[in-house]
Amino acid sequence: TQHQHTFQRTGQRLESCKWRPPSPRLACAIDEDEEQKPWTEAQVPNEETDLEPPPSRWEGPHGCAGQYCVFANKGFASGRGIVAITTTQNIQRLKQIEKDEYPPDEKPQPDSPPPYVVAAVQGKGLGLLANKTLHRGDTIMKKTPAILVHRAFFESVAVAHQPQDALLDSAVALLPPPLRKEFLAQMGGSPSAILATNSFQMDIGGGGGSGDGHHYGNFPEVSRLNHDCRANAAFHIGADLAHTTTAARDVDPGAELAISYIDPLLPRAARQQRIRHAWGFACGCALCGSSHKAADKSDARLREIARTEAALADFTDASVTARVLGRLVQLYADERLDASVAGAYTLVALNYNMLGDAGRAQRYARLAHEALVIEKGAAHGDLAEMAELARSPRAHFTWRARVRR
Ligand SMILES: C[S@@+](CC[C@H](N)C(=O)[O-])C[C@H]1O[C@@H](n2cnc3c(N)ncnc32)[C@H](O)[C@@H]1O
Repeated sequence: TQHQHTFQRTGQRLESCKWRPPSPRLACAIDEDEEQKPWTEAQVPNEETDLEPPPSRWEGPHGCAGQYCVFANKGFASGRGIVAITTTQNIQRLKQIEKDEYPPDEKPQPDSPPPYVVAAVQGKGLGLLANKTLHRGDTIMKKTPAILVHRAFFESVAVAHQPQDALLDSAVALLPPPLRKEFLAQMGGSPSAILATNSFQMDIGGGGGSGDGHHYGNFPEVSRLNHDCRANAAFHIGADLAHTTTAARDVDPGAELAISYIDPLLPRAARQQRIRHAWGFACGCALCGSSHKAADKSDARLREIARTEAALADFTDASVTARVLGRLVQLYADERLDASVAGAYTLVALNYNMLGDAGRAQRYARLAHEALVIEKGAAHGDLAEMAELARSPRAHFTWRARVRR
């Protein structure tokens, strides 16, 4: 892939491998030596045998800190591999997820060429640029995690730094070499800093609401996506652990692809404060860089969105009219919130139905359905409701609910 190039070119190699890890197995120099060797006759890849991935099998524990241990599965996701620092109970959950979500007779889809390239982006380091026209709903990438780290383990790093860092190093060392390189090429430096900058919170296998399923998931390819308060891509993590990024609006070739790291409905000052607090950078997106006047206008729209949505969620609020619903849709369009519109479309669809406008209820139920798939994935619980509303608005429990009052 594109961003392996940071490791493959001699001139760039040292730059991308600033971190000198304590574990000799992880040392950059070892991988670099391996890579510099030209193919000998015996090493020429054999398409027949090299395509066969190792079997998916969890191994470990390879070392523990308290109840959190390192486990590795070199064969996970057709040989991509995965490592986890977690409890044995969560390894059982991961095995169950694999059974439920990865049927052994299902052939993995061959990776299609990515619709992006990795390139330097002014003021943001590297980023992803579309290499072709993308349309709303197009998949940009779908990736399984390289590393899962139990949240309680990671959050206690500050308390006892060294054992945790050593365990993280040993976990990274157990990744298959290609994925390990992808992992170490991420922004950050050490594995713990890489995780802090580039992780997504995810819940594996439910955890019964106890928080025991809470993990940080790291997806090295996804980590190249920069933040934009008006993102053109949305993402979700499915029950199969995979992170999917989808185009939320049409994108021209050469345009940067970006997701929102934070709630884009927050006003500018709060968004910038969150970004600074959690990632330590000053947001350089177009909206944050816009004039005071433009930012004030945007904040006023966001306040109006919040007020309107509160009214729409209150079925006794008499201020809700068709005009108000039309205005809400316009506010989302003006704000370019294409990646965060599913909730609004759902509310608008339900409210048109409550006002007895079956046609518009159906139209927005379909739009809500489409947006839910983009933002939350094809298994989301609200999809059935929106499909039902689109099919037969008059049979839906919301039909004319505001008019009947
Ligand atoms: C998950 S990484 C994104 C990829 C990163 N640019 C790289 O070179 O690998 C997050 C980091 O990218 C940079 N970044 C992302 N979005 C940005 C933005 N809107 N403005 C400025 N810097 C940004 C920040 O340095 C941030 O800590």
